[in-house]
Amino acid sequence: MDHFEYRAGRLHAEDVPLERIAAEVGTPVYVYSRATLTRHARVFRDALAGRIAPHGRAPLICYAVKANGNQAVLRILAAEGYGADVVSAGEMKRALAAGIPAEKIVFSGVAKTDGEIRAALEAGILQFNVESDAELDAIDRVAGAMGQIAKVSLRINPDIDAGTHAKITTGKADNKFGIAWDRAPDVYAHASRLAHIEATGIDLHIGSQLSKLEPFEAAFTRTVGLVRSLRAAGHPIRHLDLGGGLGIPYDDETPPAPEAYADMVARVTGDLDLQLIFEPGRVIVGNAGLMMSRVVYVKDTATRRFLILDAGMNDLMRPALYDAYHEVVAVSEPAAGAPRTPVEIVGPVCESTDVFARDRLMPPLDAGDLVAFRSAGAYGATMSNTYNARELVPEVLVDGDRYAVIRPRQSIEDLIAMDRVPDWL
Ligand SMILES: Cc1ncc(COP(=O)(O)O)c(C=O)c1O
Ligand SMILES: N[C@@H](CCCC[NH3+])C(=O)O
Repeated sequence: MDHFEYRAGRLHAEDVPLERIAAEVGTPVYVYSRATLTRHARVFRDALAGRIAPHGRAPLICYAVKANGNQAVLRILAAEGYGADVVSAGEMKRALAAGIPAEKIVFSGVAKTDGEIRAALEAGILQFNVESDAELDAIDRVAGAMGQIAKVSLRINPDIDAGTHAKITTGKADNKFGIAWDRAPDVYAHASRLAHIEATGIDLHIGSQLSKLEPFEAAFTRTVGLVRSLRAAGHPIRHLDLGGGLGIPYDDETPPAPEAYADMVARVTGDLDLQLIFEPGRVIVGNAGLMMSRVVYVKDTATRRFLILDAGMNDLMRPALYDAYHEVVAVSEPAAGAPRTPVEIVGPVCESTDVFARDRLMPPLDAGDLVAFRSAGAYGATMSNTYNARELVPEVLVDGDRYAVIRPRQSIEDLIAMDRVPDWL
């Protein structure tokens, strides 16, 4: 459920008609609903707390900042008690700036540099999720030079097919992520001998936009077995980080509800006395946002009709990158029974992959009409860029009948000013 609905024939974000935002802020623009975001954050948190806390320690939810790292979004989640999963010093700075305490931050990613490790140790984060032997040694070395002990979890790769798009799966043996399953005991033993490392847990993340529970269950079951055997070998495992990945309905998929996910987690982790950590991104913020765009031209060719928008693949990359589906709706509600005809919805970017949808059945739309891409709150604005010297798309947060621009459109003049022409040119 979200808070984007038609009222009197006009699509609203909460109580604000989208046309108003288009007129005042311009298009393309991302629009988020505070009520939807808060609702999703609470549903996920309460589903876990209700099922897991009674059996063990309260879970920690570290929101994956990469899904949407706007300060306003992070502040809302910080107020709901969320921590952060970060994959760069930049994301860590974003999380800290939004008031997420360092002791609720986990640092994932395969290429943490010495500088990033140092910054995270200075900040005092909860743990590094370590993805390789070389990284473990680097963290030991940097922590040693700083006279500190670094807390780490080993990210293991359970070699489970997440059943999601090949480009967003992470838990198969041939993905770059994590430490190979059968090497985990040796690497853990190695970690426990390093002077500046305190190995406190195990971590995994098998992929994104999972629409079934089974791959999670298979991976978690394997990992719980590993936790038991590591404990039997004398390693005090205190954290189990189960990653993110729970999907949302974009098209006709029906991903499990957070309650069903939490039931499964409670069943699989059973009586293990440890703190569970979760790293959800999309399920928290995906349906809390849409991207609005205006039709610039309608172009008919011999074989098809193109709806050419003012938004391009640089503003919303998912369709071009993964053939991802986003529902596209007219901002003015089409008349009941309006004919729907197949169109190709494209952007202005000079790339043949700048296509949002092919053969999409759409109601009649003309130049100047507004359309909205639903479920664009996750991996939308964060993946946007300025290719073709396009202004960076702005973001707006709606709260009841008010709204605020939470990231202004970045002007081309600003971008030009960032370039430096050497004086020898
Ligand atoms: C390590 C890690 N944690 C969490 C996430 C968040 O995933 P999702 O947005 O699918 O919940 C990702 C992205 O897939 C990730 O790479
Ligand atoms: N960015 C992706 C998924 C990858 C998530 C990060 N590991 C998406 O839009 O669906």
